[in-house]
Amino acid sequence: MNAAVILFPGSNRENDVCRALEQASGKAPARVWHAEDYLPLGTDLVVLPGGFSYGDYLRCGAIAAQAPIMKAVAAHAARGGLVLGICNGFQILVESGLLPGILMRNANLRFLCRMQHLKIERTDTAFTSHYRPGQVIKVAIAHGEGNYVADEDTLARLEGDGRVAFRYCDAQGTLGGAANPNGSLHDIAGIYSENFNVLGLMPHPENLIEPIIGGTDGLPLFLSLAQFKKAA
Ligand SMILES: NC(=O)CC[C@H](N)C(=O)O
Repeated sequence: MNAAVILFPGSNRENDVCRALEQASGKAPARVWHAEDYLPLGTDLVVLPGGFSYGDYLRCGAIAAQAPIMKAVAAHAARGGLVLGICNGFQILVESGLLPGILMRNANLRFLCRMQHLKIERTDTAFTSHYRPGQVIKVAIAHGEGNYVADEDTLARLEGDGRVAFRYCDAQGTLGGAANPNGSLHDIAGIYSENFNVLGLMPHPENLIEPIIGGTDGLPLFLSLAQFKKAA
């Protein structure tokens, strides 16, 4: 798998995600500066990493969405290429219109940095084939604007099409209440595009790939991507 990780001024999880990708696939990703306007030839997967692109000015991800490389990322997505946006990367995906909805300030207006349980909604996608259906995993969250909001029609479409990828839950898999850290509608922690080739999520699976740093529940996501074979 050929992955390309996009670097914006203020990205800060690029090394983490490069390491996770290399551990899962045996191949180091290319690193592509945001001012470029093309992706390396043969790119299978584009990753928008977490961080504070452009200092989170205007709204998180709003300025990065206008970067020259995002036209190439949109073209890659339109061709059916895989795109993964983690945290700030998810914010960039919604700001650039590659995913619907918006990420608002957390309901308690605080930056949240802690472990969080998630429920895997489906395992028949390029991103989740190495999980079990309904599996509850524990990963890290670290964000100030992770409160997913969309209008009723959009939410109904996401739910109807099975495009909710992950929901916040507690250790038992129960949704709602205190298990939802940021106020996201429908407990949404991540969503897919219409063709399931673009995934945006607020939590950080790239930080849970080794037991010594708290667990390995993030690794199956990168193994799924590394072993994904596109249907001809
Ligand atoms: N870890 C991140 O990517 C943080 C995203 C963004 N800067 C926020 O605070 O919401």
